[in-house]
Amino acid sequence: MMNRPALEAHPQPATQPRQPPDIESDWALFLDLDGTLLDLAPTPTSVVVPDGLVDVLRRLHHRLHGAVAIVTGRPLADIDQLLAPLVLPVAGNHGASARLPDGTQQALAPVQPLPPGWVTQAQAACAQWPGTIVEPKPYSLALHYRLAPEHADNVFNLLRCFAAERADDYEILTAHYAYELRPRHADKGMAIERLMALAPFHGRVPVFIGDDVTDESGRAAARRLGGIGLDVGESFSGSAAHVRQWLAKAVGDQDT
Ligand SMILES: O=P(O)(O)OC[C@H]1O[C@H](O[C@H]2O[C@H](CO)[C@@H](O)[C@H](O)[C@H]2O)[C@H](O)[C@@H](O)[C@@H]1O
Repeated sequence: MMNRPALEAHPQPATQPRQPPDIESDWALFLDLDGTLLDLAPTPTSVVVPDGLVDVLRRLHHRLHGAVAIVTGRPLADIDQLLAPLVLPVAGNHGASARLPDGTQQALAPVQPLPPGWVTQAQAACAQWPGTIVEPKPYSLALHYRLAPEHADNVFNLLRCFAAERADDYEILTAHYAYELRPRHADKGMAIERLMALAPFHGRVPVFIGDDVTDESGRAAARRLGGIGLDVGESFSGSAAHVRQWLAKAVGDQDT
């Protein structure tokens, strides 16, 4: 049996404010989705967007003169579907691709379609491991075991086999009850740096909020650029509802 990383591993954040400061009008706000804006759900497709969240994000986007972006492991299409009718700048696929503030889409890292056969092989394997879920994405492949923790080693070892075939192109990411093959050289920190070079983000104070080990590069980039990297566990008691309340307060809506 190959070794896999510990479940639900969390890094220890570097020194930063532990209590979330009030949102300032000169901030550029970068928001993770799952576990930060949305409560974690049993499956990727069963997440619920709470009433009022889209309107709060729309008002924040207006208040910060457009400097609000979603920075997520999900594809751009998921974000547009979940936040419709709002269309925000997005860095998706763990920073591999983005929709920029002017609406254009571009790759931020070298990306290519998944190698033929990986998805069907994963589906065939996961069919033998009840409760596991295959989530194919444009440039990456996530295998979820939240409903079947006993199969964590199985899904990890399958991805290890795929990664070994293309070690120069893919790496394994540990997420919440999931492992994911992600294109190398893509991460949220790099995506935030790219967005911060563009209006309306440029010249603002970058603030990133995320809940997961996959968000550490985003927190580090925000700090490196003179801003703030907040961890949901540290600063919001691990509660996406608290993040939503904090955002709502900034636009004068206490009911979200
Ligand atoms: O970067 P994020 O916006 O936080 O996205 C990270 C991954 O989120 C999703 O998976 C996670 O959330 C699911 C729904 O709550 C949950 O069922 C699963 O266990 C979590 O791992 C999404 O499915 C992935 O594609 C994202 O990479």
